[in-house]
Amino acid sequence: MTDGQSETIPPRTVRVALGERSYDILVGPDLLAGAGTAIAKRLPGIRVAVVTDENVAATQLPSLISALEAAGIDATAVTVPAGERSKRFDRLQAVCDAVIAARLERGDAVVALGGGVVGDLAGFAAAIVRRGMRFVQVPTSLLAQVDSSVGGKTGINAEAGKNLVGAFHQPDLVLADTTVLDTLPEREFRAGYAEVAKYGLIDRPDFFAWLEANWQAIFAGGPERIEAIATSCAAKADVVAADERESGRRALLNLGHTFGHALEAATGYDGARLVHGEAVAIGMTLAHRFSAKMNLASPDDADRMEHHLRTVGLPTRLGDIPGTLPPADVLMDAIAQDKKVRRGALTFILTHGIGQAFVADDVAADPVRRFLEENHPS
Ligand SMILES: NC(=O)c1ccc[n+]([C@@H]2O[C@H](COP(=O)([O-])OP(=O)(O)OC[C@H]3O[C@@H](n4cnc5c(N)ncnc54)[C@H](O)[C@@H]3O)[C@@H](O)[C@H]2O)c1
Ligand SMILES: O=C(O)C(=O)C[C@@H](O)[C@H](O)[C@H](O)COP(=O)(O)O
Ligand SMILES: [Zn+2]
Repeated sequence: MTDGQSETIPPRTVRVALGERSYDILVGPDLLAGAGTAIAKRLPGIRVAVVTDENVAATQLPSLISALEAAGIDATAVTVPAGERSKRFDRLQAVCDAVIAARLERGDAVVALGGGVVGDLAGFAAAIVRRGMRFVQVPTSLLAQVDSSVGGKTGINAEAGKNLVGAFHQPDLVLADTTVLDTLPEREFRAGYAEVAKYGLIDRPDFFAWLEANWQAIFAGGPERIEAIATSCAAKADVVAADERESGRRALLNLGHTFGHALEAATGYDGARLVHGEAVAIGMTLAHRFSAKMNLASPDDADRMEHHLRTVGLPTRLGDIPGTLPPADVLMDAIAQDKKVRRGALTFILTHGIGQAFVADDVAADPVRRFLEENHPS
């Protein structure tokens, strides 16, 4: 603070380098107030539909609408119920119908204001209405700021599995306003932290060690929070720029997800029992334990990462999920629907240790089934 005026912290900019589809991710406090100007600068003359959920509509939507109006951008709001179960066909249809009813053109934009659910749903609508509209992500959960708003994966769930229907559709801009995280429930912040830790576990061991030392400051909202978000975005931007459509290295971002997605499907996408970040925390721990069991990594690394995730309050075991889990065979059915399956063979992201994840093609199903049976709570 100087002379009674509040200090303005300039946003950090992370570029996602994808040729003509390149875009910036802006990370910093109080970005919502300038969102209209930032959007108008990149997409002059557009009209928008702001897709959000009922929680975010109550806390953040009025600020965004005011900012858009101040920049002369005509905006229609579309609100869906909060939670994973909004990633389904009838909600997608409602969003598409609302965008069409507002007579938005192909050159206009869908703006996703919310967590990963809103981002994935609204992004898919932007990908398919008029065969592809402009798209802006305004992520409001930690998970969305560090992961789902970046990289262009959009989609909805099927009963048989997560994100089984979707499209790659990159945003034109990502505005990650770190101030909006002040209204995010603690459980959701923790869940998002699992995806932050993921980047360290994949290939940034120094970042993982930094997280072990700084997680409390990140949770408390100090400058370390912005640092963690910007580092996560930079890590994801690197991978996406190298392999936009997941023909190789991008699969590393799926660490913990083969198990995690199966658990989300097996619990009926019931957020009261399990949200995505929690499923990823359990899935990453299982991936480390399975790697140790296959003699690919030391069990000490699995102990270390599990200790950290438990310290921040995340679940790490199948038995941590409330209610009854279906048997291992049913979990294996969901795993068989994973999008990384090639000619029937399973692909897992396994590890040689902290920061040494790798893509393991052709993983035999039987050892995975036995491992799930051994770790099953019943
Ligand atoms: N496309 C990708 O690359 C990608 C990456 C990771 C995850 N995902 C997807 O993202 C989804 C999970 O995202 P999520 O964890 O953000 O869940 P979410 O979108 O359900 O948001 C979590 C909860 O927090 C609330 N919320 C969000 N921001 C808030 C705020 N600022 N204040 C108050 N409440 C707020 C929401 O209403 C919701 O209840 C999953 O569907 C997952 O599959 C996609
Ligand atoms: O961006 C990616 O690539 C990821 O894998 C990020 C994941 O955190 C995210 O949950 C993603 O939606 C999973 O993708 P999917 O292709 O397995 O559905
Ligand atoms: Zn994820």
